[in-house]
Amino acid sequence: MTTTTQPLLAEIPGSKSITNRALLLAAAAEGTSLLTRPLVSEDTVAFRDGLRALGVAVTEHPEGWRVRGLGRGPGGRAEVWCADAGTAARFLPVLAAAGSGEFAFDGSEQLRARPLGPLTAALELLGAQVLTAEGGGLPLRVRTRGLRGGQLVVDSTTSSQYLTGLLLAAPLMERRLSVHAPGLVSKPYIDLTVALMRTFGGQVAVGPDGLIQAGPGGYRACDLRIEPDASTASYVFAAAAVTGRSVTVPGLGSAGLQGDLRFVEVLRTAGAEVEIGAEATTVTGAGQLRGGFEVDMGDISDTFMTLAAIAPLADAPITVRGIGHTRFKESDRIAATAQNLRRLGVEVADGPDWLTVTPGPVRPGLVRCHRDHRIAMAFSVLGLRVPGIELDDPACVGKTFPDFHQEFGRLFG
Ligand SMILES: O=C(O)C1=C[C@@H](OP(=O)(O)O)[C@@H](O)[C@H](O)C1
Ligand SMILES: C=C(OP(=O)(O)O)C(=O)O
Repeated sequence: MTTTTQPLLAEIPGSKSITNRALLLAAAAEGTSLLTRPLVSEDTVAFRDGLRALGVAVTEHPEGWRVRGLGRGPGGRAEVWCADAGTAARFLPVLAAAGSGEFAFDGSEQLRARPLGPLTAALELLGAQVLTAEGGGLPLRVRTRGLRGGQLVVDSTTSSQYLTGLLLAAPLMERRLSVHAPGLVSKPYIDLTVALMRTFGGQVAVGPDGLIQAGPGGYRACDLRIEPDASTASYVFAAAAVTGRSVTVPGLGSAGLQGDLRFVEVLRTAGAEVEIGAEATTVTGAGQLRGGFEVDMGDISDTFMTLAAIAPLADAPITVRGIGHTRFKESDRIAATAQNLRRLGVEVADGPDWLTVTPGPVRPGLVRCHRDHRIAMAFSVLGLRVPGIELDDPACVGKTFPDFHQEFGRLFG
């Protein structure tokens, strides 16, 4: 099935994780920053508008978003709507707490159900007053006169985002922050946080024992070009793997900052040909997807559904491990993936933090998205090979890739 034609060039929008970190860093910095090629999607618009509510001027221009930094935390009173964005709920309250005033945060039902406890406990230890809903999540109210810094232990078994939120705001605290994060999941996102803090002039050091020390000293404004989103790119790379086509994503390569590009290594294990250049990555599908392996995707868990959804097309079972924390995302992703595959006639076994997919015939059917953009995009890849797969909520892709269906149709339609 492998073709010798030119690779398809995929247009992948900017990274959500870089856009939202850069927005916050620029907001905290002294001076004006220009963010070029930001992701414009529900998650980043919620984050940008959250910053505006906190008093930060973010203006839109043809060349990107310009952010006038406060040079400190926000002040006064504000109400912030986080929509479905985990990053907004976990990063913005810390920025606010590093300022002075009273700030309220809320989000969708889906976001209200996601955990926040380790973050709010940390904010209280740092000197803020925090009021949460019963159960410890959103809605949340923060009353503050700044954060002290000092030593913290942050349970990071359900998400790395609490640690990122605390680190991003550390240069605004009175003293240096030293954090241990036992059980840390999604570690490449912490590497990303540290790299971007340094880009904006923030002081941060990572010890061999995992202790991270950051701040004080603030941030400096910076112009930054946002890379394409590596998690989003997983769908077009997987599509190449199962259609025998060749797909290149320009702007995404070994020079980049995102851990999720490692998904192409998993596709290589599954038999695809992979070329990672400094500034572009190409995946070319072989005739048959190869199974018969187990892979720990704990570090790159946003992409496990991309693999699980195409696994029925492999020649032997595929097991994904290390993904227990994905039960606390937009959906319980292990359950949602397993249920959908079973509805399509596929044999799946699953446990607390793993899932095994056994290849076999896939029948047409309706995929329940659970308002989870990644369920919608992952099963769209399977739909390239199995006619009659439909999504109950195609629009939920707007969280990170509003034009997903158009771009997927242009490339593979
Ligand atoms: O920090 C970030 O930008 C993210 C961290 C990861 O979350 P967890 O740390 O909750 O796994 C990832 O799944 C999410 O899409 C983005
Ligand atoms: C988990 C995700 O998002 P967040 O936690 O940022 O809401 C995601 O985009 O897959």
